[in-house]
Amino acid sequence: SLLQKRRCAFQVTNIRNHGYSAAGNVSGSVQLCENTDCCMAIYRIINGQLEVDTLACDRVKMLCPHETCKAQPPFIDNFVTCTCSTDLCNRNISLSPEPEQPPETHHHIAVEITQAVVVVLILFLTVLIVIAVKWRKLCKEKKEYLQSTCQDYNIQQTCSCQIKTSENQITDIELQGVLGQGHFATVYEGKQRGSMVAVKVYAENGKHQFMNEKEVYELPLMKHERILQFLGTERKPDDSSLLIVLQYAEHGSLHSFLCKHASSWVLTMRLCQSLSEGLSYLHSDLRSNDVHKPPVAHRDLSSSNVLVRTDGTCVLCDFGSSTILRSCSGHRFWRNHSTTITQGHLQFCTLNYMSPEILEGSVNLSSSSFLLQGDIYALGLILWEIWMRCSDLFAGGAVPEHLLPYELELDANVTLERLILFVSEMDRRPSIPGNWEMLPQGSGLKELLSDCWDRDTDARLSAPCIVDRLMSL
Ligand SMILES: Nc1ncnc2c1ncn2[C@@H]1O[C@H](COP(=O)(O)OP(=O)(O)OP(=O)(O)O)[C@@H](O)[C@H]1O
Repeated sequence: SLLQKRRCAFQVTNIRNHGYSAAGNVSGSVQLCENTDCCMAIYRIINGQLEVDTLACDRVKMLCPHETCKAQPPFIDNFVTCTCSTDLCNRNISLSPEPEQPPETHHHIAVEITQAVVVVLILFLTVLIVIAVKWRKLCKEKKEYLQSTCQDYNIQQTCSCQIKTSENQITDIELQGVLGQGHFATVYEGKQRGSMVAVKVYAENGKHQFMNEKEVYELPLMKHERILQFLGTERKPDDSSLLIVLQYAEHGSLHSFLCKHASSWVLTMRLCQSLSEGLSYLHSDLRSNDVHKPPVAHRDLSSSNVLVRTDGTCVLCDFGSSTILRSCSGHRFWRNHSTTITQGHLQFCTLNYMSPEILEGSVNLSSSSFLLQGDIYALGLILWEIWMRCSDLFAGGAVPEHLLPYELELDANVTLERLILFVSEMDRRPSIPGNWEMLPQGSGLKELLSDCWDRDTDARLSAPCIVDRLMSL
């Protein structure tokens, strides 16, 4: 049984470790272990040399994995310990020089990977910074370019933020009778908090017209006593159709007013003057502080698209076909779905008011002024319509019933072909009553009309000029 017991070297130098002698019988420098197969050794490193502190049977461990005594750092207070499982194995101790470390190659790979990641990160950040700098530069250049060459672009942006459409709750508006019916909308009379309003409800096919009209009404500085007042836009809750809420014009359209009323010279001139002022304002290019109202061409001016208020003045309405003339680098330009002149466009505008160049399709598309000149032609025809209902211009005779331009010559339902033949090819215009020659203002009226509807677009008057001429009349 003695042979079966583990033999360990025994040496105790430290008085505190004398308890190890109880771990088995000691005979000289050998101990036969009682309860363990493990020997243990405690060495001290003194001046780089290993010196025995304690050699004995292990008191704690029953089994130990290593056959020989191998000690590994970290060493605590220069004490080195080991356990081993063969006879007298604790006599020699070997030190592992380094703590267990990952193999060299692994370490290198790890370092290389870290370096690569750092390099990639630096590259990535550099690219990001370069892109950010370039982007900033590009944005700055673009902004400067737009500011220098296309002022309207900027203004449009700021203006659109400044303008806030007044919110109308359709539930607040009580819709009443129909005021008028156009190609794209039905206009209803409405009551909102006790006041009369007009509500223009767009048909399915009128979305473009709605957008266009809203854009024009929402332009800066569009509030003017000669332009129908815009009160807001809404969607009908039941069928979500688009609608615009407008000031109510008590006398309805100029067309229906002229059908019902013949007027004195003074009242007639009030209609003419206010109408021309409205167009002059619409055509104006205005800048006030940092807001800009570009010129707007109405493009569907007719006596049905002019309304009459109780004070006998006119306001312009129906901007569904209008074009906003923006300026860029000194050149006027327009972008509008309805700017192109097509048969479709002619179909929806009142044919009678179409200028010869528009009827022929011979407009100069490189210039935007033809759109304004087209309005002047139509204004001339409306002035003729108004004067044809002036009792003072027919003194001593009967005032003719209201007539649309060319109605007498070409019937009420004038066709495009007959109009082109009459207006364009024959260069004829509505006839001016012979008796006007005798009137003091007669020649002025005649001259004004022919300067509005001249075949040569450049010979036509501008709207402010018409206002001045009317004043002198
Ligand atoms: N604010 C208003 N107050 C009174 N009547 C109005 C008002 N707005 C429009 N109307 C009446 O409704 C008619 C049609 O209006 P408007 O011209 O705006 O509609 P539209 O569908 O755009 O017509 P168009 O076929 O000319 O494009 C006018 O001719 C006028 O008789």
